[in-house]
Amino acid sequence: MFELKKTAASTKARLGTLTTDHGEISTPIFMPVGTLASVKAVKQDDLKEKIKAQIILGNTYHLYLRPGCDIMESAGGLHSFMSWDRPILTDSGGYQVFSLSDNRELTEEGAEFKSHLDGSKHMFTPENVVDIQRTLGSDIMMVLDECPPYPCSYEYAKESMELTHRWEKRGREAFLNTEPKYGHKQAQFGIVQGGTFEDLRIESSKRVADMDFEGIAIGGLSVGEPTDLMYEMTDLNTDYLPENKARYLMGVGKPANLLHCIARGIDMFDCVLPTRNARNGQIFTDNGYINISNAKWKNHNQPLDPAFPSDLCSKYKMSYIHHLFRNNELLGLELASLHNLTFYLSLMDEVKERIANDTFHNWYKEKAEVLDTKI
Ligand SMILES: CCNc1nc2cc3[nH]c(NC)nc3cc2c(=O)[nH]1
Repeated sequence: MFELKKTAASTKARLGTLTTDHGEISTPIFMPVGTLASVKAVKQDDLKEKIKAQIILGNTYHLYLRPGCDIMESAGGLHSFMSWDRPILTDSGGYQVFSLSDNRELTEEGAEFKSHLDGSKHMFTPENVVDIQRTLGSDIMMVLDECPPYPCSYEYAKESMELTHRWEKRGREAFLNTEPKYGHKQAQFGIVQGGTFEDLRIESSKRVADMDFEGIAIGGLSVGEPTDLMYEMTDLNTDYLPENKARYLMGVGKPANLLHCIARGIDMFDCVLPTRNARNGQIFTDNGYINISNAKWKNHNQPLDPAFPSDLCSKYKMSYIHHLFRNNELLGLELASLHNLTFYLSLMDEVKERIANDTFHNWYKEKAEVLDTKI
C-alpha cells in the first residue's frame, strides 16, 4: 500500500507512494474534501486536469443519510456515482455524528444519533461503518472512532482512547471478514487518539501500530487546541508510528500547518479550509493570504499573480474578482475554490521537490511564516 521513498536530511519529512487500484498517490499529499460526493464549486475534470488532485475525500455520515446505501450500490459505488476514477478516501462518520447531530449517544456498541436532516434515528457501529464503506467502495476507509473534545480530562481521554481501541479491533475484524463489492481493493486505516496527553498518545500509537492497518491516521487534533500543542502531539505520535505505514493527520490545515506537520513526519492531509474559506473570499498566495472582498481590492485593476497557473490569478483583474464576491456571483466561488486547491496542491509539489533535493529543512519555517501573513 505505502512505500517510503526518502526521509529528509534534518527533519522527519518523507517522500512516499500510496498504491491503490485507482492509481498511485505521491506523498506528501493534500486531499480535497468532497463531503457530498462533490468538491464544492469544482468540476471533476478541473480537479483532475487543473488541480491535479490525486485523491479526494468523501464523508460517510452525509452519504449514508443522502443519497443512502441503496442508491449508492445501484450506482456501482461512489467512483461510478460521481464519475471520479481516481482514489477516494472516506471517513467513518463518527466525527460528523459529533459535529452535526445534536442528539447522539455513545455506547460500547457504537454511536447512536438522530439525522440532522430529518431527525430519524440511526446507529454507527465499528462493523456497520465497514459495510457502508464497502458499499461506497472507497479505496481507503477509516475505522469508527471517538474524537474527544478539547479540552478534556485525562480520565475522559483515557476512557475514550480505550473505547476507540476496542472499536478498532472490531472494525479490523469486520474488514478482514468482508470483501470489496466492486472488484477493486480497499484499504483500512486505523486512528490514533489520546487527547493531548503524552503517555496516552504513545500508548495509542503503539496499540494502533500493532493492529496491522494499511495506514494510520492521527485523530483528536485540530479540534481547538493551540497550534503548538497540535505540532507537539503530531511530533510525538510519528516517533512511535512505523516508518512503512502512511501517516494521515486528520482535519489539518492551514498552509503553514501542512509545512510544520510534514517536517514532523506526516504524509497525508485533508481540510475544508481551502474550499470553505474560498467561498468567503480568502485567497491563498505564495506571499500570504488576502480577502478579496476587502475594499482595498475594489479598484485594483491588476491580476493577483500573473505567473500563478490559476485563472483567478492570471486571467482576471482583482477588481473584477472583488466585484464577483461583492455581488455573490457563482463565478467568484468557482474561481476562488479552484485557485485555493491549485495553491495547496502546488505547495505540496514544491515540498516534494525540496525533500528530494534536501532544501526542505532550511526553507519550511520561514515559508510557513510568510504563508501565515495577511496581505
Ligand atoms: C474517520 C473519522 N474520525 C475522525 N475524524 C476526525 C476529523 C477531524 N477534523 C479535525 N479538524 C478539522 N480534527 C479531526 C479529528 C478526527 C478524529 O479524531 N477522528
